[in-house]
Amino acid sequence: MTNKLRACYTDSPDDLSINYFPLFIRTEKGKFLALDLGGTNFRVLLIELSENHFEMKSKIFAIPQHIMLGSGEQLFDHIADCLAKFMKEENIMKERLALGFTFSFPLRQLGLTKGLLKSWTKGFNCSGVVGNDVVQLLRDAIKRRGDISIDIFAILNDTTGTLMSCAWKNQSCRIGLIVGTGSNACYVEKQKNAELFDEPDAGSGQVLINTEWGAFGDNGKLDYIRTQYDKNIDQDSINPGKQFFEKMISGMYMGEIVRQALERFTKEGLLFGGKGSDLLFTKGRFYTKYVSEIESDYSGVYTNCREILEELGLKHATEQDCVNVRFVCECVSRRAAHLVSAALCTLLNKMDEPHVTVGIDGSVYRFHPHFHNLMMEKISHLINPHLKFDLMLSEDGSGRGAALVAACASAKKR
Ligand SMILES: Nc1ncnc2c1ncn2[C@@H]1O[C@H](COP(=O)(O)OP(=O)(O)OP(=O)(O)O)[C@@H](O)[C@H]1O
Repeated sequence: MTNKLRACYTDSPDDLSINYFPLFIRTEKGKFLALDLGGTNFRVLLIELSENHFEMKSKIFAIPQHIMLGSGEQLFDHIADCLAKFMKEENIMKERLALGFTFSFPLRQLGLTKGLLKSWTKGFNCSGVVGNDVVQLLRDAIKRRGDISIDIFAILNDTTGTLMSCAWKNQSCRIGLIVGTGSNACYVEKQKNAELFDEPDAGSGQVLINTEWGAFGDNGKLDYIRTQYDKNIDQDSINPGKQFFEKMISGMYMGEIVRQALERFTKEGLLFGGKGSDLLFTKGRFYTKYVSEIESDYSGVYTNCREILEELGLKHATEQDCVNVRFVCECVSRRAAHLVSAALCTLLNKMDEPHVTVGIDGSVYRFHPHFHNLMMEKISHLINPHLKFDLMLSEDGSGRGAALVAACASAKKR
């Protein structure tokens, strides 16, 4: 595959420090490593590329809460430790491999292997990282160990990883979207439209823009649709005043929005005969996966719903309570799907390409039973009638995209 893209990172139209890197995606061969640090999962991947074919092994490691809120050094030591464990298990400790790093937090990208963290989001708040180059912090941690040698060839955001991963299979993929712990999207833009991008054209006439749309609304533009629940979520978060759009959509917050509504309706006597439970009134205790499970019940059947309510100490829930709980879940997930669709349509209409595939990753899109259909329906209403689109689940996640970019970058260096 020979598809040339230049990637351009900007987080606001008035940020003049736009940076880019050239990518040459083609069939490379050999073993490549990737790290994928999202908001919930941390994965280490080994990908073996051969002609038009790849094999992938991966392992998920936990990031304990005390590390998510500890020092940067602890976080990067933990990442290097997981990498070393994985390499030992795969018997590749002695090999010097190229690595791509998917790091899904807002970065000020200064090149393919240099990115300064702008701010933590999604529950992370490690000290001493904001303003620093996360690639260097990872290199330092690997050096401190001294038992593995890795060449970090690329750092990218999960939207870019998803786009690359999907584009490898489907050449019409032009948007990478995440609806997981957080939400964000990147898209391929004509270089002539990226007015702040003044580098010479590398041949494709295209740039990749990371929208960082999770922060949409931080300037007050979404205030007219933010509810009291959204405001409470924001106040209780580790980053108040930031990531308003993301907080209305993504998996880190959706369950808690539902829980707050249920708590309010219970206290107003409208649910459960006015009798709640300690768990229902505990912040964060209504998981986003419950929303998927409750909406997975067939219409008129409340098996999952009852099980979850019992788990929450609400055995006394009536049939009508189940109907109402499901309705609240539907309102919150439908709002999320519609907001994502509206943002996607803005991109699709702006791109004005006859047919665009959107590569999507993230557990909310992957597991919610109706999210895909809700999006298809809403986008079909909002998209300019002459344009066509499809939504493609990224089967292998954004990590594979990072490994592909590392493969291309290392080949280019050779
Ligand atoms: N079955 C489910 N249905 C809906 N949401 C879910 C489900 N299971 C987990 N989630 C939510 O998905 C989020 C995790 O998303 P994901 O697995 O995509 O992680 P991630 O890659 O770390 O996140 P991100 O891509 O935003 O960096 C969590 O907030 C969790 O609440």
